[in-house]
Amino acid sequence: MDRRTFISTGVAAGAAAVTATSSSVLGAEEKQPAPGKFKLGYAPSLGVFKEHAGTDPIEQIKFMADQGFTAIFDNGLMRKPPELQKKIAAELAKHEMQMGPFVLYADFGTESMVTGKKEDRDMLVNRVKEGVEVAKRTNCKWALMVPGRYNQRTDWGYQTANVVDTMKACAEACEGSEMVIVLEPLNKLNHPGLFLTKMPQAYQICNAVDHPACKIVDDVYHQQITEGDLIRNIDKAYDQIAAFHLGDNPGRREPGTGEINFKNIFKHLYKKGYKGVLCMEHGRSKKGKEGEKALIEAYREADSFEV
Ligand SMILES: O=C(O)C(=O)CO
Repeated sequence: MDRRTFISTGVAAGAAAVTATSSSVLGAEEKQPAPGKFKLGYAPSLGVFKEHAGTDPIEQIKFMADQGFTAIFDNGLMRKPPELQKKIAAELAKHEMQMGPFVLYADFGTESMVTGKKEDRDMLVNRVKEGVEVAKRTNCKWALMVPGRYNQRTDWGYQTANVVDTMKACAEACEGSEMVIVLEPLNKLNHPGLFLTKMPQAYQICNAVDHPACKIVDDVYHQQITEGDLIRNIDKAYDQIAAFHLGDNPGRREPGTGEINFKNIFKHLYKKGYKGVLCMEHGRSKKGKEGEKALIEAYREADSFEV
C-alpha cells in the first residue's frame, strides 16, 4: 500500500469514527474532534513510521498529521542539533500539533535527587537550565526527569525530603519560562532500584514541592505493573498529572496487545476534558509497513469510544 492509499484509509477510518459519535445527542459542539483527527492527543514518537514516511523527521510529522495525530513526542529531542529542533517545531506549528515531554534527565544508574548533596542539586539545576533553552526553541512545554536510584542505607523519609528540596530548586529554575518538569514513576521489573515507582508517591512529592513547574507523567504501562488501579490513580492524582505515556502490558506494545483496557481509559480522560499529550512510548506487535498500519488501527479502535 503506498502512502496516499494508507493516508486515505486512516482518515476515512477517523471520519467514520467521527460520524458515529457526532450526532445531536452530543450537544456540545466543542466536544467534537476535527474530521479525521483522533479525539485525544496520542503522540507517536519520531521514527515510528519510517517504513511509510522515510527517515526525515519533517516528512514523518507530515505523515502523522495526515493520519489524524495531533501530537508527537521525541525522547531524544535535547540531543538534536538546535537547527533541527527549530525545524521540527515549525512543522508542528503548521499542523497545530503538540509535542510531548522530551527527556531532560533520566540516569538510572546514579543516586542523584535522593542524596541532598549540593553538587547533585547544582548538576540537576544546570541540566534544567539547558532544558529551558530547548523548550524555548521548540515550544515544547514538558521536560521529563527521573529522580534516579534510591539509597539502601538512608531512611526513606530523608530521601523523600531530599527529592522534594531538589525538585523545588529545579522547578524554580523553570521560572520565567513555560517549561514544566514531569516526574516519571517507573516499574521495578524493568528498572530495579529506582526511587520513584508509584503514583501516590509522585503525588506526595509534587504536592510538597507545590510549584506549577513540577508535575507527573503517568506512564500507564509502568503503573499497570507497579500498582494497577489505573483509573482510580488517574483521578486521585489528576491535578498533578501533566502528561501520559502509553503501552500495553505485558509486552509494552500498542493498545489491544495486552491486559489494559485503553478504550475505557481514553474515554475516561476524554470525559475529564484532558487536552494534553499521550506519548505512544512502546514497541509494535508486527514489523514493517504492516506493523505501522496495525499501530494506527489499534489507536483508531481504542479511540472509538462513544462520547
Ligand atoms: O525508560 C523507560 O522505561 C521510560 O518509560 C522512560 O520514559
